[in-house]
Amino acid sequence: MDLRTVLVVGTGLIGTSAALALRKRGVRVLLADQDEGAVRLARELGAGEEWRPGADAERADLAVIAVPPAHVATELLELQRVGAARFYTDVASVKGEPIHRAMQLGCDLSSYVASHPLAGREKSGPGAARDDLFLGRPWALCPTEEADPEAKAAVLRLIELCGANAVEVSAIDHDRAVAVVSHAPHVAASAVAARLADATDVALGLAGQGIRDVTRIAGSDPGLWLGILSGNATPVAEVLEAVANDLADAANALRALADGDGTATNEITQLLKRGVVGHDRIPGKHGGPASSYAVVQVVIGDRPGQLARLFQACDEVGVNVEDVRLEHAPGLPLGIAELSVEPGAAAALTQALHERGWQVP
Ligand SMILES: NC(=O)C1=CN([C@@H]2O[C@H](COP(=O)(O)OP(=O)(O)OC[C@H]3O[C@@H](n4cnc5c(N)ncnc54)[C@H](O)[C@@H]3O)[C@@H](O)[C@H]2O)C=CC1
Ligand SMILES: O=C(O)C(=O)Cc1ccc(O)cc1
Repeated sequence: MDLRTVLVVGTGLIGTSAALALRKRGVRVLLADQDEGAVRLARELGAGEEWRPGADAERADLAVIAVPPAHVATELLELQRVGAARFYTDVASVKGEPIHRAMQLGCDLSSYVASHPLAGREKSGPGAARDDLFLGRPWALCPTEEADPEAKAAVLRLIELCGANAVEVSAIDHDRAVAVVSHAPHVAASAVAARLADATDVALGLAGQGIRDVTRIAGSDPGLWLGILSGNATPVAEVLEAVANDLADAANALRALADGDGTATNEITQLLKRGVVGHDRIPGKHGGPASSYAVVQVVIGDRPGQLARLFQACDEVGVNVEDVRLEHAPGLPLGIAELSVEPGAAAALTQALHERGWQVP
């Protein structure tokens, strides 16, 4: 199905990212938001033109509703009332509640297929948008029985144009799944980050990459997340209860260890090992099987252009860098770049970088 014109309602992080990706593929994009400033910024970023309901005679092929979960159904109703598009989708992080609300409000369910890109950032608003945000990421779609196959085809085309991988799933399965892989982890990250609110300056000065990794998503907009968690409350509570049990068991075992009960190490080891198993099950890039890369560490000076030079060197040697992580040495004008590469390429890369004068510890 061809998408010539797409209307994006809600030009924040997700709406503007989708709009930028569509513009790159030559799709005409119309932009709307209750916040005029958000539309203006999205337009200035090249995400499309402002939607002028009534004045735009042309009906969009698809409307993408990218507003907080609690507002999806009312927006859908209003857009359908004015006949804004042939087909409709939303991108909210929960699916059961918006679909249920749309039914209650009497929305037309034949032209609507709910969806959810599993990609985002801890920043909100159009200024944080990226045209490559969805590249290689899963994008769930949850057609109801009433959905017109053409509506589903339109949403599949949107997902394809954004470079994401479509995953069809029922709304109930989706909500249970994202409780495990997104919503409960978000609350856990917030709980860990909350420990830092009154941590000493000494503790914060010793913060390394681990705490940054574990808490990155805790920097997200609390208002948006309250809406997401409220919309998926029971599944998220179930996962959090299981996590809380593991944490309580670990704390009890450590207390016992401190009191001289050496057998308590078993309990802790079991949790750490279960953690390794769970971590290794996370699929690799593009939804492929989990893959273990070798990590090559390179010392880089904190000067402009260093990373570009390093990537250039990798390119010359013909080694594909699968991932990169930067570790800054506190108080020093240098850092460590950790390059993840195929295990077979690590030794040759290390030697080639040495020969080119890089410090590879
Ligand atoms: N933040 C993330 O990483 C992800 C968010 N989502 C979902 O995408 C949706 C949008 O989230 P973000 O783009 O992150 O939020 P955002 O805060 O960056 O943007 C939301 C935009 O919606 C506008 N808005 C709110 N109510 C509106 C209404 N009734 N009509 C028109 N515009 C309205 C706001 O003015 C704002 O510009 C949410 O449903 C969220 O659950 C999905 C995947 C990832
Ligand atoms: O920041 C990240 O890495 C995320 O994974 C963000 C995210 C937030 C909400 C979603 O519904 C999906 C993805």
